Amino acid sequence: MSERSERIDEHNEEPESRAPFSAWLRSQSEPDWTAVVTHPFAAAIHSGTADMRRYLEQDFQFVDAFTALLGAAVAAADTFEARVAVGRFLGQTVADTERGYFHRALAELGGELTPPTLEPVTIEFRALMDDVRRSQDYPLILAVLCVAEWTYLGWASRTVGSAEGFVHREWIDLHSGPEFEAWVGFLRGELDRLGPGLDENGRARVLDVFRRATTLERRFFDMALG
Ligand SMILES: Cc1ncc(CN)c(N)n1
Repeated sequence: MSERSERIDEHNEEPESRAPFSAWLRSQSEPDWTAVVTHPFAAAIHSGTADMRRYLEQDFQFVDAFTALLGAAVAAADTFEARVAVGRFLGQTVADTERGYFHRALAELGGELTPPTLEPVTIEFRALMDDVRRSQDYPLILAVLCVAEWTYLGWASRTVGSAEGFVHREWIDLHSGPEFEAWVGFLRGELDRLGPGLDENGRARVLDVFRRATTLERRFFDMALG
């Protein structure tokens, strides 16, 4: 082992040879990752006590940019099967089940589909997604998609609480269960497939986006907590 690679390993700055790329990205995004998955706002969703109105109003604006990013993934993916997987999730889940949920939940809560003001974290998250979308760089697009979905699988799969009202319950159900697990598995698998082929600069760029998205997820829940 060269002096340089020893130094990198010691500081854990480069993917360990056997760790899947996605696992390495997540480990390098601590402590924010764990802060998202164990966030008090997520716990409040589980217990059915979270005030969902402002959160969902802002999140609907997040989902708008996220949907555009899914479209970019369809365009930028390097295989037909990947385009199909992303396109299916976009059409069947986001454009159908999730859209319906937002309309029903915001009507129930007296919220707006188009809120008059966007919170700073919503603006920053949309800007990151728009930048990555315009890059048309598939690994960077995957980094944001993977953070958004994997962190949500993380908190939603925790068995804490027993929310009953549909606004809380369906939001948890949308982000847990076998289908959502398979979707997150696909996103992780794509990063794991492509990571080893990236050079050092390419991996650093993916890690930078992955970390920024994780920090924004944490701040988004902070915002929701008020
Ligand atoms: C902020 C945020 N991050 C992730 C998700 C899950 N798609 C979401 N709805 N909102």
